[in-house]
Amino acid sequence: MQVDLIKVHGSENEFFILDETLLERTVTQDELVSLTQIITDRNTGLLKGADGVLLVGTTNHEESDGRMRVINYDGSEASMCGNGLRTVARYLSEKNKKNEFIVETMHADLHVKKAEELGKDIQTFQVEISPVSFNVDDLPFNWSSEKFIDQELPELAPNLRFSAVAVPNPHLISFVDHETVYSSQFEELATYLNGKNPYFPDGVNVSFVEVLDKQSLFVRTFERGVGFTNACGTAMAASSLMYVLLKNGQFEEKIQVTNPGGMVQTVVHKDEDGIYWMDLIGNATYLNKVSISLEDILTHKLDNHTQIPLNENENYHKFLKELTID
Ligand SMILES: N[C@@H](CCC[C@H](N)C(=O)O)C(=O)O
Repeated sequence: MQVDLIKVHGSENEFFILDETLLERTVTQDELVSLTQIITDRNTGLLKGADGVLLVGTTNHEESDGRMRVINYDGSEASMCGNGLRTVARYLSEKNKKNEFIVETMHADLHVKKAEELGKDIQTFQVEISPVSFNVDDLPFNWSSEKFIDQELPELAPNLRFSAVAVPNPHLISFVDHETVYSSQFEELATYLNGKNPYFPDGVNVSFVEVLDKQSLFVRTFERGVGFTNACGTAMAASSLMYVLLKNGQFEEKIQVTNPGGMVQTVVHKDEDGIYWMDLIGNATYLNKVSISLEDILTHKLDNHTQIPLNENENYHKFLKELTID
C-alpha cells in the first residue's frame, strides 16, 4: 500500500503528517507504532527523521472537521501536540478550503484558524491549547497534595522550583536563569523523570524557562517520548500560563516565546468561571512531500521513496535571521 507523507515543522519541531483518509486501508496500531519508530529515527529514518507522526483522520464529532492523533518518536501516543496541531490545521485548511474550524484531539475538540503571518511568507496558524488542569492525578504525578505549583522537589533539584500542569499532556515547568537552561542538571533530571521513577509513571515534558523581558520568554523542553526538541508548543503555552500566574505576566496580551527552533506568540485567557486556556500562534511550514510503500517502510527499505522538496524553509530561515536565532 502506498503511503503519502508530508514532512512539516512548527518552530523546527518536526513531524510527518500521514492522512489515513487517503489510504487504501487503515493501518493497524502495531503498524503505526513501527512506522513511526522507523521513519522518525534521527540516524536511519526518512529524510533525517522527525520528532513524531501526526495521523490525520475522520471525526465523528459533529462540529469537528478532522481528527489528529500524535505518535511520539518512541511510538508512545500523546494526547496533544501544539506545534503539530498548527501544521495539521494548515493541512486541513488547504484540504477543506476553510480558514477557521475545529479539530478533534484525544481529549478535546480544539479551535484552530489561519492567522496573520508572523514573518514574510510564513504560513501562520493559531490553535487553542486546552483543557488545563492542575490536578496532579491528571498528569499523572504521584504527589501527596492535589496540586503542585511553584514548589521544590528537594530530593531531585533542591535549588529549583517547579509547577506541574496538564494541557492536557503533562508538563513540569521551572523558571531558571540562562546558565541553568543549558545545564547538565536539566538533562539529568528530565531523563530521570522519563525513565522508571516514582513521580511520573507515564513520563513528563520538562521545560526550563527564562524570563527575557516583560511578556517575553525563552523555553527549552525535554519532551516525553522524544528527548530535547527544538520546541514544544504545549510546553510554551503551559509556560506562558505559569508566567502569568507566578511572574506577573498579563492575561489577554501577547507573549513572545522564543525557543531553540524559532518563535511563537501565546495569549493566556481566563473566563468568568476561572477556566484557563491559551492561544498558540506560530509557523506551519512544509518541508517535503514523500511517497513510499508501507511494506518498504516496515522492512526498512527507506531508500525506495520519491520526494518533492517544498522549498518553504528558505523563508523560514530568513524569518529566523530577523529574530537573530539562526
Ligand atoms: N511537541 C509537542 C508535544 C508532543 C507530545 C509530547 N511529547 C507528549 O508526550 O506529551 C507540542 O508541540 O506540544
